[in-house]
Amino acid sequence: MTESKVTNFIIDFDSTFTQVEALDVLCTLAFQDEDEKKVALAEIERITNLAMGGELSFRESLESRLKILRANKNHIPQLIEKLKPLVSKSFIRNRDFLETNAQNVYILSNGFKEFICPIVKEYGILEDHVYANTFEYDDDGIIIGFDKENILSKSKGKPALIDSLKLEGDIYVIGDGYNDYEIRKEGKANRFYAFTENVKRKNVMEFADHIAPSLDEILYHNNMKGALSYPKNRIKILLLENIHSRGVKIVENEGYQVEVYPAGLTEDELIEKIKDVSILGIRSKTIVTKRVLEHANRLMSIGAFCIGTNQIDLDECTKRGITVFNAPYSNTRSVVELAIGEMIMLIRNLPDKIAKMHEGVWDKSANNSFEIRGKKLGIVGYGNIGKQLSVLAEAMGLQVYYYDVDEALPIGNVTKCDSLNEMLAQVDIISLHVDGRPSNENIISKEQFDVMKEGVIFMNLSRGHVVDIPELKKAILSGKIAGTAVDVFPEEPLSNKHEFISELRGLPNVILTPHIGGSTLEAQENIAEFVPNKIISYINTGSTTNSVNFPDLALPKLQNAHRFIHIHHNQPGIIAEINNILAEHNINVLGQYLKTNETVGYVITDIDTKYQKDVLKVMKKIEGTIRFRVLY
Ligand SMILES: NC(=O)c1ccc[n+]([C@@H]2O[C@H](COP(=O)([O-])OP(=O)(O)OC[C@H]3O[C@@H](n4cnc5c(N)ncnc54)[C@H](O)[C@@H]3O)[C@@H](O)[C@H]2O)c1
Ligand SMILES: O=C(O)[C@H](O)COP(=O)(O)O
Repeated sequence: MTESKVTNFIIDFDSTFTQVEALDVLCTLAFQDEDEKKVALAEIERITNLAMGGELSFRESLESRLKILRANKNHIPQLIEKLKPLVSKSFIRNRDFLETNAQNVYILSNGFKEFICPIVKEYGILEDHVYANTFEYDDDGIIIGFDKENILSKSKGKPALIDSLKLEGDIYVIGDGYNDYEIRKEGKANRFYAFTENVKRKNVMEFADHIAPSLDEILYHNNMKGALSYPKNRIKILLLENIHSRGVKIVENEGYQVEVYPAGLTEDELIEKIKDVSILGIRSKTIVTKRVLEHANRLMSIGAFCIGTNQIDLDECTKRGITVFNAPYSNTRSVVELAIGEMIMLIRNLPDKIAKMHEGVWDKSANNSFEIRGKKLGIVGYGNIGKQLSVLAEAMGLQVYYYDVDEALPIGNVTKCDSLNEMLAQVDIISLHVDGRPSNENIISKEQFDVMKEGVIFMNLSRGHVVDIPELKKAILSGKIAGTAVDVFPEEPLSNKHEFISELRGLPNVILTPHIGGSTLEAQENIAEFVPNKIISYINTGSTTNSVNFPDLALPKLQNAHRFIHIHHNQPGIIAEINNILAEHNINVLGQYLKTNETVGYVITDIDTKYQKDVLKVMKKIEGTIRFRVLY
C-alpha cells in the first residue's frame, strides 16, 4: 500500500452513516397491515444480523430480504424522507468535515444508490464516490431484485471494489458490519474502525483496529479537526450508589462512557476506580477524601446526587479545579413528609404498639398518646428542609420554634430562638435539619439532652455525626425522650448487603430507618435529572451555575467562537497575563467573563476561531494555572 499523507475514508451507509438499516425502514413503508409488518420486519432484521455478523453471504441475505419486502418505486421517495433525520448524530455534527474532505470520502454500501445518493449528497459527498447496488423493478414498479453484475452484490464485494478503485494513500474503513471488516481482512485497507454509535456487534468489534463510538472519535484519533474539541465517548463517568436510571440515561445519551455501581465504595476501592474517571457521581455514602482526589488525575467534576456534600473534601476539589454540583432542593419535600409522619407515629407510641400487635398483644389505650396539634416543634437548622417543615407543621396546628447559626428569615408565625439550649428547653418535639459540616459533630450531646423537657420527641434526619449516640441511648432509656426517629447514623453500611450495626437497635419507641429521608422515586428522579444536566452544561459550556464550590458563572452558548477556560489559583496578575498573551498572539476577543472565590479564579474568554494553536501551550504555562481547556 502506498504511504502518503492522503487518507481516504470508506464509510458504510446502513447503521453507520444512518442510525438504521434502510431496508427495515422500507419494510415499514411497504406493509400496511401491522401484523404482517411485524413478522416481515423481524425476519428482515434476523437476516440482516446474520449477514452483518458474517454468518450468511451478503448475496443470499439481500435476495431473501427483497423477497420478503413488497416494496415498489413509489416507496423510495418516502424512504428518503424517513432516512434524512436518521443520519447518525456524529455525522450530522461533522458535516463540515465531510464537505471539506469530499475528495477523500467514499460511501461503500451493500444498500442501494436510489436512496443513498440523495441523503449523502446533502453532506457534500460526491455522487461518483457512492458505490452501492441498484434495484431492479418489474413493469408495475415492484422491486424484484438487484443488479447482479454489480461487484457489490457479490460475496466479498467490498474488498474487490476497493481494489478496483486503486486509491492513492491510506484507506481507513468505517463501518458496523463484518463485510466492512472484510476490506481490512483482505488487505485492502490500512485500518478498520468498528463504528458503534448505533449498533455494537461483538464479532465485528473484536477485529477492529479501533472501536469508534462516533465520528468525533475517529477524527480525534487522526488528529483531524472535528465539530467537538474532545469526543464525548472519551469522557468516563462513574456513577455509584444506585443512582436513578433517569440519570444514567441522560449521561448515556450525551455519549459519555458510563460505569454504574449499585453501592458505595471504600476509600481504597475508589482510589482504584477513579484513575481514568472524568466525572464522578455519588450520594451520601461515598467519602471523597484528599487521598482519593490525589489519585483522580482526570477528574473534572463531581455530582452529589443528594443535598449534603459533607462527604466530599470540597476545599481540595476547589484547589484542584474540580467542580462539585448537588441537588439542593430535589428531595426536600420527601424529608419533610417523613419527619411529619414520624412525629405523629412517635407521639402516639406507634412503634411499640405496632411491634406488640405483631406479637399478638392487643394494647388499646390512650395513655401517653397525644395529638401533634398545639404542640411546640423545635427545628434545629432553618434551611430549605427546616423552613418547609415549619410551613407544613404550622398548617397542622403546631407552634414552631427554630434555631439556626445563620441569620434566617422566619416564615409564617414561627419563633426564632437565640440559642440552641433556649429552644431545646421549651419544645415538645425536636427535629434536626442542620448540614453535615465537621463542626456539627455531636452538637446534640449530654448538655443538650439535659436541658430538654421530660418526655420529648426527638428526631434526626440530617446527618449521623451531629448526635452523640451513647448519650441519646441514655436519654431514651431514662425516659427523658419518649420517642425517637433516627434516619442517619455516624456509621452506615456501604450497601444493602452489609449489616446495620448500632446501639440504638431494640430500644423502646424508636423508629430506625436506613437513611431514606430523600429516598422517594419522585425525589430520586428529580435529582437524577438535575445533577447530570448541571454537569453536562459545565462540560459543554463551562457554566458553573449552582456549583457548590466554584465561582458561579452562567455563560452564553458558544457560537462561531472558541472558548478558553482557565482555572487558576486566586493570585494577582493572572487575568492581565492571559490578556497579554492573547494580545501578543493577535487574538480577537469576542467576550470575557471572570469570577473568583477565595481559592480560585475562573476566566472564560471567547475568541475568534482563527488563531495560532501554539497559544494553547503558552496559556497552560501561566504560573498559577490549575486547569486550562478549550471548547468549540
Ligand atoms: N435523611 C435524608 O435522607 C436527608 C435528605 C436530605 C438532606 N439531608 C440532610 O439535611 C441537611 C439539611 O438540608 P437542607 O436542604 O435544609 O440544607 P440547608 O443548607 O438549606 O440548611 C441547613 C441549615 O442548617 C443551618 N445550620 C448548620 N449548622 C447549624 C447548627 N450547628 N445549628 C443550627 N443551625 C445550623 C445552616 O445555617 C442552614 O440554614 C443536608 O445538609 C443533609 O445533610 C438528609
Ligand atoms: O444529603 C442528602 O440528600 C441525603 O442525605 C440523602 O442521601 P442519599 O442520596 O444517600 O439517600
